[in-house]
Amino acid sequence: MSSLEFEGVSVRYGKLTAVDGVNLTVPSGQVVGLVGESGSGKSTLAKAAVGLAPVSAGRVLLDGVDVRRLPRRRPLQMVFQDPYSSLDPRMAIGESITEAMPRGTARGARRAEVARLLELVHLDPDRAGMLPGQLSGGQRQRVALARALAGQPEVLIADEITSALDVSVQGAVLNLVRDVQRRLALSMLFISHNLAVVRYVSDVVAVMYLGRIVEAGPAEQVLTDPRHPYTRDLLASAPSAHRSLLADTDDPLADTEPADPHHPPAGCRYHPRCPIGPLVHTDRTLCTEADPADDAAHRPHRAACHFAA
Ligand SMILES: Nc1ncnc2c1ncn2[C@@H]1O[C@H](COP(=O)(O)OP(=O)(O)OP(=O)(O)O)[C@@H](O)[C@H]1O
Repeated sequence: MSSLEFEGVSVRYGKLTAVDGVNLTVPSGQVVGLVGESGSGKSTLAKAAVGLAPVSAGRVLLDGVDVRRLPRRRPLQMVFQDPYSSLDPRMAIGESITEAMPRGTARGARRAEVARLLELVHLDPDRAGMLPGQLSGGQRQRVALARALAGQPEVLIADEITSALDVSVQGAVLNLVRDVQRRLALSMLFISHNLAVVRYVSDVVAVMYLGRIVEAGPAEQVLTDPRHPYTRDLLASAPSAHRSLLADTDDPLADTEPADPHHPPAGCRYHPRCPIGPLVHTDRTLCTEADPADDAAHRPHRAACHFAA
């Protein structure tokens, strides 16, 4: 078991700051769910951990060790939305899994290890010779998970792993990932825009907006008693059985201009869309001019808002 820590991590793509000074810890053996609208920087933060996005400031630490010092970053494994991004379509799935095993895995042990991993993700080991294209989407995602597990990870990063799948198999893949995480006591960063899915798997929930973590804390607290107005709007915008499909005026995020990451507003980044500033004080200069810091005193449930509930 290992903890993963983002310490003031920023990622810049030219003039765009996709991730801006993020502090976030994935405690050992726990699941941290990362939510936020499209473009908020969730995938980029995850990629920064595995070396697929350039870290321009800060550090990512695995048990206190800078991940840049780890050979191949094997203890950190990522599963993506589209399994094809980690599976070579021309390579038998057994070979793909073998390729991800730590160097030095004895030749004779590899076949048995492939069978063990396929069984772990509930696939018949007899399928090891098949190509990804011969499998269903859900089965391919299981293979991608087996390949990630072949690296014997301590931390698993799951980026929208069920969103491209048929609704009928999403639940099974989700249950499998949760089961494997518990059984192997993995630490997991779980990214999803689906709040119901995040609630189901997470111990901790972190909310991202325009490259920043605006709120983080124990999952139940964040999802039932949010402190940041953005989290409240995100929860109110989530599809729910209670909201009529016709009453889309109840969706606070749909009624405001989406944020433009190329031109983040001054002060609090959420102020142009925020409903609470005008309510709690007539003079909004605090929100329009001052960038709110995390209220560290409120840990473990922190929020970056001048008027956090
Ligand atoms: N390789 C890249 N080069 C340039 N800009 C990028 C790159 N990757 C991401 N971005 C930009 O960084 C910002 C954050 O993107 P990111 O994919 O991390 O967001 P996200 O929250 O994961 O959204 P989604 O759910 O849509 O994937 C976006 O404005 C995106 O256009």
